[in-house]
Amino acid sequence: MPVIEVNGLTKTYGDRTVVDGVSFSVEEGEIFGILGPNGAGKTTTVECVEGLRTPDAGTVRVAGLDPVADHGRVTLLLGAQLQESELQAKITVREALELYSAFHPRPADWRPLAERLGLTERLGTRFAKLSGGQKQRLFIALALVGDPRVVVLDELTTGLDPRARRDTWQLIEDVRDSGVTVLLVTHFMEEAQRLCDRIAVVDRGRVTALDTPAGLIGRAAASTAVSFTPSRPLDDGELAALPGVGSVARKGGRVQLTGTDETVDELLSLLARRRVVAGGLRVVDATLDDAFLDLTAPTADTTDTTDTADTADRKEA
Ligand SMILES: Nc1ncnc2c1ncn2[C@@H]1O[C@H](COP(=O)(O)OP(=O)(O)OP(=O)(O)O)[C@@H](O)[C@H]1O
Repeated sequence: MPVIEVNGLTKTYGDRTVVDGVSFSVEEGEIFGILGPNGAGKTTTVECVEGLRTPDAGTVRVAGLDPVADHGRVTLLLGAQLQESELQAKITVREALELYSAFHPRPADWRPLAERLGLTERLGTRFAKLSGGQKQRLFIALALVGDPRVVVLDELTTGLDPRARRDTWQLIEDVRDSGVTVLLVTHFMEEAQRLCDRIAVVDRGRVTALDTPAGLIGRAAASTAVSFTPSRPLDDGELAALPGVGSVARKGGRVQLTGTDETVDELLSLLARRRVVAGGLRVVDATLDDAFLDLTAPTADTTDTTDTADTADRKEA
């Protein structure tokens, strides 16, 4: 049975539908990513999974429970790191970890967690005195301190320096290896590619693709780009007729062509048959960035809207 099941989830603010029939399910032990441009509805979706927002239509289940109706039970098995969190300015790191541990019947030992997140030196520091990255790491620790079955991380590495980001990725992999299911909202392609078993690409409130990172890259309109300077004239028509070819262009005497792995194979045999030497041959694989751009609309909705009364249904974290 999937740990998280979202079916036809719809959420409207005023007359704007920001989540529009989103469906996905997350299997036990998976790192499942939600990737999409600003304003795509990612946070709203995960807040419905956390029971912080009430869906207008559709169903959400976490371990078979309704996150709104069974909020108390869901909070015991789901740890959440929210995108914009605050704590009392004067609370110390140690006090926050102890306080959050006390909310749970069987908390994890927070000391090794604090150690892994590089917070041991900061246990006596007040929240207001922490740097952005330290606050972020504290929130990750607080999401994990209840020893949850599922953890929801919303932009967990935003604001972290490259080393802290890599350490955090390792931590998330360790968390998954210990059996915890991870639902991850991210903007970072590298993060999604490195961590996620599967990714739902969300654009304008809808899931536009759901696949493994490799599967998404394979869907990019042209998964490979090739460029070279031919030693003798080559007919563009012949290049355009290669199987799987996406585009053919010329720039400063160089041929630039996009296509699939098969296009590259066939191009190489064509060049051999025509006895053409491909000077400065470069073959570049598509990345998750290319797939992302193919799978999302060119102009993402970044419009800021005034908060509606709906904010009232966002419970205190
Ligand atoms: N309480 C609210 N009242 C009105 N509109 C809202 C409210 N919360 C979010 N929105 C709007 O809903 C849309 C989706 O927001 P959401 O935060 O879910 O997107 P997102 O994909 O997480 O974006 P980002 O990547 O920028 O965090 C945005 O246009 C946002 O302005």
